[in-house]
Amino acid sequence: NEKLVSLSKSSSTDGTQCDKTIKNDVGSSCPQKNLEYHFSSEELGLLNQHNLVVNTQSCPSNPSLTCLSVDRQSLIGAGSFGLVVRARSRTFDFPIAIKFIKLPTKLDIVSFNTGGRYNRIDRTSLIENRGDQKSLREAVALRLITEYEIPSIPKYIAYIETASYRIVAMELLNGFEELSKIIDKLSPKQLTFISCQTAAIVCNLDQIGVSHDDMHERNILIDRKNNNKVNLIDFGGAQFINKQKHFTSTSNFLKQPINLIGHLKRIIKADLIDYIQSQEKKELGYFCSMLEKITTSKSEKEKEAIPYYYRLLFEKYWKFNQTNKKLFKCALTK
Ligand SMILES: Nc1ncnc2c1ncn2[C@@H]1O[C@H](COP(=O)(O)OP(=O)(O)OP(=O)(O)O)[C@@H](O)[C@H]1O
Repeated sequence: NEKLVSLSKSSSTDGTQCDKTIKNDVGSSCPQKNLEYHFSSEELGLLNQHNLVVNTQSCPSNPSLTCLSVDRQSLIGAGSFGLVVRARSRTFDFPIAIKFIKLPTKLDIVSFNTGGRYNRIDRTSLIENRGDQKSLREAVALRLITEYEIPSIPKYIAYIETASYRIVAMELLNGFEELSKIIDKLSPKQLTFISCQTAAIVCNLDQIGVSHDDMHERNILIDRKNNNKVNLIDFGGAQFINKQKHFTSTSNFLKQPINLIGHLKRIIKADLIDYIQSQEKKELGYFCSMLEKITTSKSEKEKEAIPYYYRLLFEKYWKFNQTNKKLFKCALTK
């Protein structure tokens, strides 16, 4: 059911683009065609070389060709840039998710006037080109995160470029639900724990200079059967921070997951979250540095150097500790 919702959501976006396409366009942006992910023998060979196995079927528009299966079993989600399907690996013993991003067809997109200038640029192709950058960004971020063994993010498996696709293979998060779909069913205590875990992941990423930059409830996945464990997905907008340089991004996570923060403001009394948000606006990364300070403080005296609101947050609501690998972790309070 969930899958169908995602699917219809993506088709409706595509439908809008389809209506807007101009006559000469090959029609690659129409819904049915867009859901058809055809594989050449070269592409099948590349997947095979990476020991990746996906379900295939004959293409609806031409049964002699091989297409990606997008049936209920295979399809996990459809984002604005492509499809995410279930897969398996012959080298990893855990299930795999593969994100396929379709590239624009090179010809028939841009036409020229007599002066040789661009006369018309297809809007869809521009959108899809951004998808191209997104997948490389995601692959780089996931690979870095996996190498540094940062938990609660899908493990990187492979990145493949073909003539028609950008393909990112990663660990499949089985049994997780998007926070956006369950947020209204959660108790204040559960929401506090979920936001605490989200903060820990953000600060773990901060330590290796990665900023997610697109944090919203659809990218925060929750395992309800496993103590509401949080995982973060979709690193297509990731930024790589050079801490020496002035960094002007919207990475302030306290600003980003709007609903989650909104809920938190109702749970956590007074203007605590407002204060922390305004501090973060003045000095990006201040929250994570205070988190570092509280978890490494050895004495009461050291803790006194931490501003009152942060101490209150860390002592009353978000209780952190550090693992032996110096990663932040939320304590599950009774
Ligand atoms: N590793 C994963 N394990 C399980 N489900 C996943 C995984 N990656 C993505 N998904 C599912 O697929 C959906 C689309 O993935 P994602 O958000 O990464 O794609 P996108 O094309 O970048 O989407 P967006 O429109 O949000 O930019 C997600 O909402 C999620 O439900």
